[in-house]
Amino acid sequence: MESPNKLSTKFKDVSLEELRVKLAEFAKVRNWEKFHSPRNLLLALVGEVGELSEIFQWKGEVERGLPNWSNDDKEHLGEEISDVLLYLVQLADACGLDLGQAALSKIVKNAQKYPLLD
Ligand SMILES: Nc1ccn([C@H]2C[C@H](O)[C@@H](COP(=O)(O)OP(=O)(O)OP(=O)(O)O)O2)c(=O)n1
Repeated sequence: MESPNKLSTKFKDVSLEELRVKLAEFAKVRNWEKFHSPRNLLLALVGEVGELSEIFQWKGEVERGLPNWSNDDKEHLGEEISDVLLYLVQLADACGLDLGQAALSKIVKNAQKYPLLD
């Protein structure tokens, strides 16, 4: 099926559960679980959203697909966007929430709220 945004971007098929397990192990072996309270993870997440925002700050509007960005800039973007995802996964885990299920349920709810008009 054609991507709705006409770009050919594809995601590697990594599950949220795989990320959750890897991150839980990463924190466990470093004895960092005591720092990973929901509040601390939320603050860390917001900090990373700030770092992600900085990449776009002052650039003006940018084209979808970022055709004019250097590989270095795209690599930096990949790192910061990943930091946001990784803290989000850890936050959901620390809250005892199934993030994948919650996101799928929310997409269904969104479709009901915003039905197709023809
Ligand atoms: N207590 C911690 C510290 C880090 N990380 C992980 C999640 C993020 O993916 C990444 C964040 O690491 P840094 O705080 O070093 O942030 P940056 O990678 O953005 O580095 P910098 O802020 O120097 O650009 O490491 C984590 O899970 N728990």
